[in-house]
Amino acid sequence: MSLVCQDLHFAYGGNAVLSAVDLTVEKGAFCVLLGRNGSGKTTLIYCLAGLLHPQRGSVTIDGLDLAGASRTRIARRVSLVPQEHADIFPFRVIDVVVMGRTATFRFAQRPGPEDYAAARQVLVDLDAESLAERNFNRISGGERRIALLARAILQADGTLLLDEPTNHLDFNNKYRLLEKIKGLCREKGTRVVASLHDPNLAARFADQVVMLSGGRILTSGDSGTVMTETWVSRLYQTPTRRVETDDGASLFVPCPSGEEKIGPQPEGLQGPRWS
Ligand SMILES: Nc1ncnc2c1ncn2[C@@H]1O[C@H](COP(=O)(O)OP(=O)(O)OP(=O)(O)O)[C@@H](O)[C@H]1O
Repeated sequence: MSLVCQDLHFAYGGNAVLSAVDLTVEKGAFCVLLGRNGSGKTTLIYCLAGLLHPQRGSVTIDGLDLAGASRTRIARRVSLVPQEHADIFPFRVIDVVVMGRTATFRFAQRPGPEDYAAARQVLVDLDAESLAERNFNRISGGERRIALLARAILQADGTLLLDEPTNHLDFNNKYRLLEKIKGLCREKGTRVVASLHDPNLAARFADQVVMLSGGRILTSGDSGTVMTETWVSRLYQTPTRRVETDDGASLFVPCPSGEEKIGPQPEGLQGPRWS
């Protein structure tokens, strides 16, 4: 059972943003998308969610071809936590979380006690039960990320698509959240595709890394193979050193004096539109 994206091409109007993207993510894998601003991470995530329709190529999730599948069928397989969200929920957090269930309800069906119990359990699992009765519009940006993650888990824990899930989270909570997400992969077999801006978080948590540059795959593979000084330097076009810590972890550190470490981008790739 896999998520398979084959030869995906996507353009906004005439502006090509993704080109020839191939990707396979198995159940239980944590796949991280890395890339500079504007490299196409969000666009790819929206194509994987069936919210944007590629002009060429296909996305299938556990055998379901997203082209032509109904929103309800897709919503049972895959849920998305977007990068940004508007203040549109004058509700308690528990009501926001339970909306995950209603994504697959029949017309006019309302959530019952068992749906609320399931929603509360997801909050408990994320150590966020204390948020349940709070007004969604009066909690912090980081707390909202947790609430929206809970809603996505309740909707479909088969495949989670997370666009910069660590946005708004403090130093410690980034690690806590990614530990929780990794736990979902290991314990429930959840498949996760997440975009991140920090290569150190990718190196620490990802099973699989996809580096996007100018809408194409620069390189992809097991985290241990891809997360090297050479690839990180090339991706961000910044000389980067890998430093080993005393406890055996490694950290990528930008070292702008070592120009010679940057390899060229492959032919045909463009950098981001700005920067
Ligand atoms: N709705 C849109 N219409 C036209 N162009 C768009 C639209 N959304 C994004 N783009 C362009 O598509 C390209 C890829 O954007 P995308 O948001 O997918 O990149 P990203 O890697 O997620 O960026 P970031 O890391 O800054 O969030 C950018 O050049 C962006 O300007």
